[in-house]
Amino acid sequence: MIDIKNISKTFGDRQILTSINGSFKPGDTSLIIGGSGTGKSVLLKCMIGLIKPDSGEVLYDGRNFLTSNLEEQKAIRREMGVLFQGSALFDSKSVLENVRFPLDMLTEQPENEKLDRARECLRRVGLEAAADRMPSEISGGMKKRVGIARAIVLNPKYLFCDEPNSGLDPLTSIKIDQLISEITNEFKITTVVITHDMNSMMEIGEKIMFLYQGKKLWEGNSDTLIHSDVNELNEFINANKLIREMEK
Ligand SMILES: Nc1ncnc2c1ncn2[C@@H]1O[C@H](COP(=O)(O)OP(=O)(O)OP(=O)(O)O)[C@@H](O)[C@H]1O
Repeated sequence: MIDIKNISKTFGDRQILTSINGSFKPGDTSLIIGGSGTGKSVLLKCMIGLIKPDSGEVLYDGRNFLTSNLEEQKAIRREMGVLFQGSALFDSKSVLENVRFPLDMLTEQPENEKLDRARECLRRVGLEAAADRMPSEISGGMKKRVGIARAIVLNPKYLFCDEPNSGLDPLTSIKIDQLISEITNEFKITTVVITHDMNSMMEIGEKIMFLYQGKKLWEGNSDTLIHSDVNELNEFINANKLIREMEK
């Protein structure tokens, strides 16, 4: 369970986030949606400790991440998996080496255990056969799968995905969403996904938070999304529907 309380952030004199509250449950894939520049990535970075908010709290199963000492913060970080935009794979490492990288960095496990675990995660994302290929030799969708395998290799309690569908065709996007949702459910991970993708909102939106100009204007799920009385949300959805129609 992750709770965020009154998260605010300014850059210079620009207020980017204003008093954001919310909670994210294990086994749920929670989405943060909103237009470009509205503060989604900044909020995610505040949650994982890449940006320090000006005020507010981030609680990981009750543990206050921002006021924890370095050791405690490290322990919480060790329980996070992150899928960055663009997958962020190491080009000079094979698929298998990319997946086992966090094990090399953060554990003292014996070689054979690391290899077994990395292979197990690759199998879970359906890519065992691609273990020895280089990132330049695989498709965008496969790269995302490798990124997901790497994000779960340390058995995270919390998984963060920043635009997991960016650059993918609609069919591959749906498959990646389904994979994230299945893994979240299977391992009871608390997953937070930033997305613009209308399909994702409708398919895996168990819980959706809508940000507008740095404020949380609405919270709900895919069933209530299209019946809200929040004008800004309706405009956002209509604009997305239009884009989807144009892409067909
Ligand atoms: N390190 C930073 N220094 C100054 N301004 C920043 C910094 N990071 C983000 N911003 C600003 O904060 C605002 C929100 O950015 P953010 O990346 O969170 O938007 P977003 O909702 O994720 O947008 P997108 O969907 O386009 O990725 C933007 O105006 C951005 O320029």
